[in-house]
Amino acid sequence: METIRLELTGIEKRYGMRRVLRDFALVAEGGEVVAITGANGSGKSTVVKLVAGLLRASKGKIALTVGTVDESEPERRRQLCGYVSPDLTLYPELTARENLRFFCDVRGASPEGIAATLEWVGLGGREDDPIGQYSSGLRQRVKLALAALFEPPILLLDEAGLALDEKGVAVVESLVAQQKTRGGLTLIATNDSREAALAQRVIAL
Ligand SMILES: Nc1ncnc2c1ncn2[C@@H]1O[C@H](COP(=O)(O)OP(=O)(O)OP(=O)(O)O)[C@@H](O)[C@H]1O
Repeated sequence: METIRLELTGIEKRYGMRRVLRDFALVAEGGEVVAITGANGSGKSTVVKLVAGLLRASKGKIALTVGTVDESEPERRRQLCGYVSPDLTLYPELTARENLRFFCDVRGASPEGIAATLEWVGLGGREDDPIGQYSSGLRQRVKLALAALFEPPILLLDEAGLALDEKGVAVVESLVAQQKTRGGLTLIATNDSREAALAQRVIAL
């Protein structure tokens, strides 16, 4: 993968009168795994959504370079981030396979790896059930499959271990390991010490 550099400087985020982040800064490069920890409501998900281009900062700058290309525009960052989050909504009336196919279409990504990826996250045999009928842990695995399928330059894991059993947690661990090996960047927002332990660096909010 091309070299990746993400830099957040002087970030402030306000929701109305509530200021969540103040002068937040972060520099991270491809191959790195960085965890963002902090109490409930401290702003972990907010940082992830800012990086993903899903929210705009009230102040400050987010710069992303991939190779020699400036990819700082929020629309570009949205394309370049794989996002696993409780706030990511899948289509309950579609099957796992159909959800993945849909998101591949939206991204212009190849649907080629869908079957293998669903197998890899442990959804073999359930891929053609509507995900509205899934348990929460199975639904979480669909989100992991989606992130794995895109092989994104930046992998954003917000509470990625949510509802997962031991095997599911192992999937998260291999997802992070693969991302690292590919030279991609990983940001983990979590309060789970096991997930934070996957990172080389922890930023406490
Ligand atoms: N859309 C929104 N409108 C208003 N306030 C918001 C919005 N999104 C988040 N907040 C507030 O911003 C603060 C930080 O929220 P955020 O979800 O980033 O925290 P977090 O650290 O991820 O929390 P948790 O550990 O509970 O997931 C909270 O006080 C939350 O209520």
